[in-house]
Amino acid sequence: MNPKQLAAEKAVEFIEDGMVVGLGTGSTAYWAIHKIAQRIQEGLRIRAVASSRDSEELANKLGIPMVPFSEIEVIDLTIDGADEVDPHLNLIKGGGGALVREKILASNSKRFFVIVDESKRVEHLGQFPLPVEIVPFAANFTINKLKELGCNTRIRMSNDKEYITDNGNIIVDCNFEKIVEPKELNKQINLIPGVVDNGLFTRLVSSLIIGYNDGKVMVIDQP
Ligand SMILES: O=C(CO)[C@H](O)[C@H](O)COP(=O)(O)O
Repeated sequence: MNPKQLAAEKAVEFIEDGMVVGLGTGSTAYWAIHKIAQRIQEGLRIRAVASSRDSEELANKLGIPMVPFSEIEVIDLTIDGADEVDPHLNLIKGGGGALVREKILASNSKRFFVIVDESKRVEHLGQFPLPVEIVPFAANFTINKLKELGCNTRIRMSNDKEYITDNGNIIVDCNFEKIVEPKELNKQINLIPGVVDNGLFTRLVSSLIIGYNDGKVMVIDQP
């Protein structure tokens, strides 16, 4: 089994009958969604919400019962991947472009489980360019303000066009190389007019589940 699948399937073991489950986005979350569907076929009774149109589509295809956000107060457990994880369980997310919805789900979940393979663990965040979702209006002004924070910026493209998020916005990938104070940087970025949110997730993770190439899985709980 590949390490992403290992981590994903371990996380799904924590789902219990009656839960509202948040579905993440990406190639690791993909395995979690498949395993959840399998458990539903075996009798598990849950309802789910998704962090992207792609995950919602996959969940619908696999027969996972989806619930409108207006019908729930809180999410019991969200399972999602990450692009980088530091030793304090701070994350960079958004490689798949779903960071805004992912952060909304994570922030409104009783528990937030992050599933990764070992390649995602880093000493300091920032080698992976930080995705920042911004509104398209006067994007050059917003990008200039981002540059003032000390990063190189690149507008994310898809098939020679600007990548458009599920929320109708664009993504600027900001290369900081090394992020020393993720909590502070998260605040500074989100104070820039035009920024919707960024991919720094601080103090949100309940447990990190790591899949290894040798078949081992490790669960690290937030102390
Ligand atoms: O944040 C994300 C999507 O916006 C993903 O969780 C992140 O990019 C990790 O992806 P993968 O599981 O494919 O490695």
